[in-house]
Parts: sequence; structure tokens; C-alpha cells
Amino acid sequence: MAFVQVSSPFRILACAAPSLPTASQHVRTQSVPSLSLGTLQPPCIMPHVCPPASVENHVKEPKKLETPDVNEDLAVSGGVRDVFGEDAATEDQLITPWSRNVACGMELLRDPHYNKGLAFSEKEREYHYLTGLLPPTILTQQMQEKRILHNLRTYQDPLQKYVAMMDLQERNERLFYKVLIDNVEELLPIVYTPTVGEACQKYGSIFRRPRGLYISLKERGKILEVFKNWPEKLVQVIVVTDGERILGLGDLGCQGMGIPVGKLALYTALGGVRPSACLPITIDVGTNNETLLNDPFYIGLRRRRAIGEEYTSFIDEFMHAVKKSYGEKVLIQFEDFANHNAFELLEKYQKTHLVFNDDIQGTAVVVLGGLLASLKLTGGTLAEHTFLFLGAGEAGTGIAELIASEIALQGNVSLQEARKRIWMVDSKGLIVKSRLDSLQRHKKNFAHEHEECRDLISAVKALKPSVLIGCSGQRSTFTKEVLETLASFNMKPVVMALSNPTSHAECTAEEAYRWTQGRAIFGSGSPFDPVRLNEKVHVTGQANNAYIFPGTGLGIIMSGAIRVHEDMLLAAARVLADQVSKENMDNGLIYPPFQNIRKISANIAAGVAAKAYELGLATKLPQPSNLVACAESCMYSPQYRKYR
Ligand SMILES: O=C([O-])CC(=O)C(=O)O
Ligand SMILES: [Mg+2]
Repeated sequence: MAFVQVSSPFRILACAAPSLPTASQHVRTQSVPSLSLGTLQPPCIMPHVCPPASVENHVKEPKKLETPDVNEDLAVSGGVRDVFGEDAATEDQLITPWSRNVACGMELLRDPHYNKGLAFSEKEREYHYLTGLLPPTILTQQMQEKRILHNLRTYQDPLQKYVAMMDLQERNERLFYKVLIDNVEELLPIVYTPTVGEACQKYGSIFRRPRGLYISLKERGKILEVFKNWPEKLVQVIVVTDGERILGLGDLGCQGMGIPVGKLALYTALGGVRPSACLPITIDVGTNNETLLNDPFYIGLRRRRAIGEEYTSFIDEFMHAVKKSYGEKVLIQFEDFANHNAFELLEKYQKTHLVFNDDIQGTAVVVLGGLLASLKLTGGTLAEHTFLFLGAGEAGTGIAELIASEIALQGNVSLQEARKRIWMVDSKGLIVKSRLDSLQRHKKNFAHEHEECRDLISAVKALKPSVLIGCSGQRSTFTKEVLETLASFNMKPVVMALSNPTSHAECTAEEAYRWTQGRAIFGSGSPFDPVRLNEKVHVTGQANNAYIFPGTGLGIIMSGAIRVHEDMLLAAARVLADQVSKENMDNGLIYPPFQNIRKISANIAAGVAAKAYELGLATKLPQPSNLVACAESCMYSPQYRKYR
């Protein structure tokens, strides 16, 4: 088992030439998984044991060396090549003298990758110069976990818990993931929605240590240089936002960073992608949020948002820099971009990059998965339902298109025909043919022949939907009248209030059950506590893309997929639906409990990878015979390692 092996808290350090302007930032920490120190006896502190190993090129000239040459296969499986271009350097090129050493003493305690706090053993304390730096007690990781949980539970305010968890992540990474993985249902609402929304709103005030990479307009023309400041070279997943539509909270500018940070914590905790392979990024192109612009603690650029050419050329530079820095097979997850950019960016870059939009595609998969599962409760096929959406943005049209694809596939009908089962209401009322000319492109496919309906309730009365899906960002829009009407013609109406965080949900779980006499099959984007109604306890399902992106990402990485194909998304939805047990169903649940999320993610990863192989999009060959076992074996485990 991996965690009983001993390893060294190894790092690569660079001492850059004093003449280089950013020298102090260029101390790089990188684990060296393949390095063997078998012949060394402890204490094995080896400051600068190795000859200069790599070249860092932070000088302007010559240009040839600017791009770290990351071998793509190694980027997946680990290992280091001529990453910093040393081998390619000529005699008159400036290079940085790199050396490897072992983290020890106070430096080891301050390194979140290797720090174990009171869990360092006697031997480790002796060999790694920790004696006296820690109190005498030695705790197991389990005891540390208990202590963390005990402390967390004394805080009343979820934001305090969030800050405590972020501090833990900064201090002791493995303990952070151990606590999160073991207590996922309790802590997901803290590190993720809804608390992460409040954290983003107050990011400036609670800011302690930076996390992730901030790329602002000030860096135009130099984004590649910014990537060189990131200490990890083997990046496999990037989650990037420009902060314009953070959850349902709107434009939070640079403070949207909480979202990529939170999503990537879930990539590791729920999907097992190792932390060093995850890179959170915020692109700061300004904000139109006046409150933030006037907030003395705001952390971003104080200017209004760049638009048009200024915006697109900056994103373009970013996308090119990602590929140059980390190769073709780094997965770029777009997160919480505003509608007007999200669709365009996905359409443009899916042809050239490995991209995934979580709000359009991830949300679509999780909702489709829930709907497929709900068929076991409602009966019938997907095509026999009538779907009505409130909100026709990224989530709404993303979900609608994926449902249509599944209906088309199941019923062997055209996409156009399948889309006719799906209706959408936006801020101007029902989307119908007569509005076609004034509709944004992504809505046009759902403009069907019908008379105009000015609001949701008239659309519900006119269309008699069996499934009502809210992704409007508008709270309390599923009113008593809407839900009672829906329940008047459905035995088991499906209601999904997807807007995040909880404060923006279209209705609460309690309202959904009460106004449908407990008959609703309910799912929500943010979690709700179980509801007791007429002696029956209703456990709600969380229709959140957190079920999907970690497993999908893992499947993409492990198969070396070069593009995200819609069939891979459909595969993920079917796998998710298959994980809902009979017992879950009996409780009205259309999602499996989050408690089993790592198993669920492994199954999703296997389903996605199998599809990638089938489509010829996988590059990790040969295909493993057991993809579930392969996914499980790839997953990061948070247990401490023993240090030699
Ligand atoms: O972050 C979440 O909880 C789900 C999501 O992507 C969003 O609401 O934008
Ligand atoms: Mg999102």
C-alpha cells in the first residue's frame, strides 16, 4: 500500500541570480516522485546535493527558452524532463542554478505539502531536525482529525468554519483532505456552496494567504511569464473564472477566486486528482460591481470590465499560454463566466483546447442524471415528459440541449424533434417563435410555435409541464401558485431549484414538498436539510455539478483524452443515474448520497474514459482492462506518508 512506503520531503529549489528582477519569487517547490534516495542513511539532509539540474529562463532574451517543455505523457504519469530548458541552453544564455534539497526543521513544518504537525514520529523529528520545534506529544492523523472537527463544530458562523478550513489547507494539506473526505456531507456546504459564495463576497476582508494564480490585465503580453511563477510544473486541471457571474451572486470580480479554489479542492477530495496537479486561476479584467470598486478591502483591479477586443485578445493570450506552459492535455474548466462570454468561449476553444464548462456542461450532466433516475419514480420515458425551464442562461440551455440529445438517442428521433419537448421562460416570458429575431443565439433552438406567455405561471398553466427546472438566479420564483398548479396535473412533479447559493434558490425544499402535498421529487443546487411533513421525512437530493466534474476530470486525465465529446457527458449522466439505489429511491432521492462520492467519481471516471477510448479520443494506450480499478488506483489518498 502506498502510504506505508517511506518518502522524503523533497523539493527543488532555485536560487535565481540577484540581477533578475523577480528572483525572490522563483523558489520552486516540486515533488520528485521518481527520485530514489535508497542509499542514503538518515539523517539525510542534503542541502544542494545535486549538480545544477535545470534551467530557469526569466531573462527576456533569448526567446527560444521561454516555454517549459513539458512532456505530455509525463504530465499525466509524473516525472520531469528538461522542464526548464537547461539542456537546450547555449553557452551564452543565462540559466538559473537549480539544486534539490530536503525540507527540514521549521521549513518542513511550514510546508503544507509535507507538514504533519504533531503526527511526526520520534524518528522523523530526530532525522528532520524537528526536535524542540514541536511539543512532545505525538498524535495520530485520526486524533488530529477529531481535534479539527471538534474545533470546527464550536464555530456557529459557517464563514468562520470556512476560514478555519482554508487555514488548515494552508498548514497541512493532507489533514485538510482527510478531514474533508471523511466528513464530506458535513463540510461540503462549508468549503463549497453555499458558504463559498459568502466567502467570495468577503474575500478581501478574510484574505490571509494567496491561493491560486491571479492574472490581471496588467499582465497583458506577459501571461507566459506569470505561469512560470507557479511552483508546480505538472498541472493537469485548471479551473478558471473571470468572476463575472459567481454562483447566482453576480459580478464579484477578482474575489471570485474562492470558486476555482473550492472547485479544485473538490477535484482532489471527491475525484482524487492530486493537489499539486490542480491550478486555480482568476482572470481579473475589472469589475462592474460598484460596491466592490468602492470597497477599500477589494483585492482586484479598480476599473470597469474589459469588453470586446480588449477582453477576447486577453483570454486568447491566456489560452495560448496555458497550452505552452502545460501542454495539450491540461483540462481547462471554465467556471462562472457570464452568459455572454461562456457560450462563446466554449464554442471557440473546444476546437483547439481540452475545455469543459462546468456551468453549461457539468450542470447539464448532473440534471440529466437525476432525471434519468427519476424515471424510475415517475414512470415513462424521457420523451414522454414536458420540461419547463425558468432561466435560459448557461445552465438552462446546457441542460436543455443535453436532455434533447438523450431523447434523440433513446427515441431515435432528430434533435430538432427532441427539443420540442422542452420549453423555456426567460426574463421576457416564454421563449416562442415570434420572439426569434430578438433572441440570443443559444436560446433560438427552443423557440417553438406557441402564443406568448408573459410569465412563469401562465406558461405552467398553458404547457402543463411534468418537470420544472429553475436556473434563473432569482429566489422565490417557484411560488405557491406555481407549485400548486404543477401538482394539480402531476402525481409526481419533478422540481429542481438549481440556483446557488441557497439564498437564490427558486424555492426551498420545504416549500416544494408543502405546496405539492409531499408529492414532489425535489432536487436543489445547494443543500437543504431533510423536511418533515405529515410524519414523513423527505431527504432532498443535491443536483450540483460537484457530482460530475471531479469524476469526469479524472476520466479525462486517466485516458489522456484530448477533447471533451458530448457522448462522454451522456455516459457520465447514465453512470450517475445508475448509482442511485433502490433504497435511495424509496426515500424519494434521485441522487446517491455524497458520502459515497469517491466511489461514484471512480465509476463516472471509468464511464467517461471508456467512451473516450471508444471514440478514439484517448491517448493513454493500451486501454486498461478494468477502468474502475484503474480510476481507483489513480486517486490521491490523504493518509500521511512516512519520511525516511
Ligand atoms: O458552484 C456550484 O455550486 C454550482 C455551480 O457551478 C454554480 O452555481 O455556478
Ligand atoms: Mg459554477
